Amino acid sequence: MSVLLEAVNISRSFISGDSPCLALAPLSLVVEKGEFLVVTGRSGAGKSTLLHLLSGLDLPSQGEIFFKNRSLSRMNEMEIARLRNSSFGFIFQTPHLLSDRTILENVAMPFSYGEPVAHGTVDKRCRELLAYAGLEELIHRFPGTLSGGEMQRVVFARALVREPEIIFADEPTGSLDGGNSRKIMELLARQVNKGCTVVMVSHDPEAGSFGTRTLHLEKVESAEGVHS
Ligand SMILES: Nc1ncnc2c1ncn2[C@@H]1O[C@H](COP(=O)(O)OP(=O)(O)OP(=O)(O)O)[C@@H](O)[C@H]1O
Repeated sequence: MSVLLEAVNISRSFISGDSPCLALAPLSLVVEKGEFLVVTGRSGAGKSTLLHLLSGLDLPSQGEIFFKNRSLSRMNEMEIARLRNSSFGFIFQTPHLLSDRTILENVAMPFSYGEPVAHGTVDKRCRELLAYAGLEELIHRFPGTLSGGEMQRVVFARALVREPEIIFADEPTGSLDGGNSRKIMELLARQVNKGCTVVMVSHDPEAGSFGTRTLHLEKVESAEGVHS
């Protein structure tokens, strides 16, 4: 295995009112290629904060994050946007689909940015992924007509459409029932078997059982908060 992502002594503070709030206490972490890392911990422990830092959506107050040995904090905005679009896939608890676009168009959205790709290639890739997610019958429908489980499978397809090296998922099954939750987890696990890396925040022990490693965060009670 090779190191894909490395966080060196990162922490994140926010100013809340007059006082600083430590959302994530200092932490170092290595994610190997092909791992399925599950991040657990109580509400407020800093799980989403960590995911945002690792995926370049936010910058640490201290420390540094490297993706394939390149420091995220030394990249300019354009470089980081390009990296997020080409190498990272995102799945959040709330689907965030465009309501006036069809399912097929939503899945193709990541191709609107970055290097142009031929329309035929985009169309083929999106249809293949939607079929893979069991949604081939729904491609011309609009998001408002789909169930929560179907919408989350559309998000899964959109996250994979540019063949990311790593998928960041924040409570991807949080709003789903047992059956739909299992479908999403099986799709993610299949990607890991194909060599993709996943970092997932989850409260759900069943979802967590799909991981290959767990990182448990402890809620920060003081500036010296501890992670185990
Ligand atoms: N933008 C912000 N400004 C101030 N405080 C913040 C901000 N973002 C997060 N925090 C605080 O940092 C702490 C960690 O938040 P975070 O969302 O990472 O927790 P979490 O473990 O993901 O929680 P949950 O399981 O409830 O989603 C919380 O106390 C939160 O209130």
